[in-house]
Amino acid sequence: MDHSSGDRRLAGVEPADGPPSFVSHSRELEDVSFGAIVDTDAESRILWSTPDGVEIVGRGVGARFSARGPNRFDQIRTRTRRTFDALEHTGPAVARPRAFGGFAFHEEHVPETLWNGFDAASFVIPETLVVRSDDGTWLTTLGEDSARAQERLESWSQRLAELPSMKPTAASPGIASTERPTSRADWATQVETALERIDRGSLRKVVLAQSLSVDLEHSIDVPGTLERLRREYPNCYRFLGGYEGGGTFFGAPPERLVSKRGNQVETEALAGSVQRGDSPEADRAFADRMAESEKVQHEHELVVDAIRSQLTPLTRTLAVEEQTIRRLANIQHLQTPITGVLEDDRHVLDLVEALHPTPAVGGVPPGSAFETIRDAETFDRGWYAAPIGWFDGAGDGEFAVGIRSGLAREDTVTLFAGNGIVADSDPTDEWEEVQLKFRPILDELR
Ligand SMILES: C=C(O[C@H]1C=CC=C(C(=O)O)[C@@H]1O)C(=O)O
Repeated sequence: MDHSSGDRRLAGVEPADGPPSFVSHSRELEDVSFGAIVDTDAESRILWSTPDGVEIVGRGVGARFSARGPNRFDQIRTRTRRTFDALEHTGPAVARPRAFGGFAFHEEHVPETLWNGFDAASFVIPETLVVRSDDGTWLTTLGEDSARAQERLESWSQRLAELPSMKPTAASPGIASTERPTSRADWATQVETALERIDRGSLRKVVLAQSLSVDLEHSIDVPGTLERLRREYPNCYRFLGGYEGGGTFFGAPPERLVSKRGNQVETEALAGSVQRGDSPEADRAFADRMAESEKVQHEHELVVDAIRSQLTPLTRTLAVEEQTIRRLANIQHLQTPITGVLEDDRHVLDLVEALHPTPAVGGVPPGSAFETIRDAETFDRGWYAAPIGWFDGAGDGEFAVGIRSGLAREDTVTLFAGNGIVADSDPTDEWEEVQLKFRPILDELR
């Protein structure tokens, strides 16, 4: 069976003798409202923002790539490489064209019902891109030739100059009702199933997840929701990806899967959770209890070990740094930063493929964890807990883990959250932790 869904480019048909050639032009801008640029679901749109302050928005499709099946990483790598090789960029490196997108959690994912439009791998090189970083704010447009790229640059410059530089903050959509496909009783059964497998020795850890379907009173403004999330969760990633009138997947994940710049690699283990306290002392007491818990340390160490063993063959040096507490507005996590220097020239997708899924969202051993997830969970993970990010023509890029996320489709948002189950996990405690992880987005919908 041919699993590849192929490449698509709105602007033209790929010539028989190779990928179409592209030209991109860039121009520095005064500040613009990023929310206003992606304020439409009538066209493909992306938003990507990092904890260190880089913000990127994109509109339209210069080129699109999608793939399914076990070779999905390789297919995306090979096809985008051909397109990037045929792309001539006139402008500074900060404004270079990049491919944005992500992967489904499971390689055999089929984009249907809720996840219609979200393939097992799907990336877009946007036709129009705006990047804001320490190097200024830059507009980049793509065209089949220089004249077309320049024409787009002029028309977008004019459009952006006419937009208000601050978009008024959107009101919350309000919650009409919520529906849980996983009841407390279902959850207890799922956790017990995992615990039996752990007891028998076939499984050491599995992350089990739930979805929560939220019917809204009014239409959601996803960029506006992300803007409000930025205020509460400034040190998280923020992303949005939506395809022409379909659903929009968005979130504010605290977890970096991997970033690669030249031969430098940065990743982290983020696993183990506890609530925030209502005073600094209470906060510290919760964090201490988490850090001193053998169960949580075991859950966390399994993630560190898996990352170490996946990256060791690819790196010349790999440093596992000191464990810290990652404090977010409503939850605290154990975090271990991990940095490395690559042995050979690699594409960031090589690293994404090696790491996904870490046991922070999958489990140990991976085969048995996948089987448990399939047996136990009652919803389609789709792109939840999977790699989401960007890469450029040199193979540099950055990916977050698509957690603390939701899928907006018409007047419903489906939220996703999970928790690591190890020996000694208690179904009630695990349920409470999952509810904490729904909160960031849920609170912004109220
Ligand atoms: C799987 C999720 O969180 C992961 C990241 C941090 C802490 C986790 C935990 O304590 O289980 C999870 O591994 C989620 O937010 O849906």
